Amino acid sequence: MPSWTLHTEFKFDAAHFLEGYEGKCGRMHGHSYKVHIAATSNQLNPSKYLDSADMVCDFHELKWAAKGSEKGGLDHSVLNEELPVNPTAERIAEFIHKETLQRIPDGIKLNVTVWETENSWVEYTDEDGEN
Ligand SMILES: Nc1nc2c(c(=O)[nH]1)N=C([C@H](O)[C@H](O)COP(=O)(O)OP(=O)(O)OP(=O)(O)O)CN2
Ligand SMILES: [Zn+2]
Repeated sequence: MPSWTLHTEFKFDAAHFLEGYEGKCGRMHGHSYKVHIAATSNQLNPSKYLDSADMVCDFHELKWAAKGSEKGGLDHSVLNEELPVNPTAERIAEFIHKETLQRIPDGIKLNVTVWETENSWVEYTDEDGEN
């Protein structure tokens, strides 16, 4: 069976604090987050701007979180106000995964990596998470 995997990276700047964290991360502070998304599919699809079935999905659909919060993204947001859970890197990756699945065609498997700092990152996937 054929398989295509798209890879894209983007950044966004955001503030957060970890609710209940007994240490400096419990205070409001900011990060320049880097995100890598891998999107794998066994078929190609049309998209908003391309009628023919020649893309896994549009790269732009994977990069929604890089937009400002006024446009539905996470850039220059306070993550505690955007996520329904404590905004750890783990939860941010899970949130981006879930939100991205809602923006792309069915049958695409996502792997989301979020760097909170240059040296600390998390990878998230969900075996049952294809839409
Ligand atoms: N598993 C997790 N651990 C921590 C998270 C997290 O999301 N998941 N988050 C934090 C804080 O948000 C903190 O800002 C992370 O920064 P840190 O790795 O401490 O980076 P620093 O640059 O501040 O590193 P120092 O070594 O402290 O200088 C904490 N843990
Ligand atoms: Zn932090």
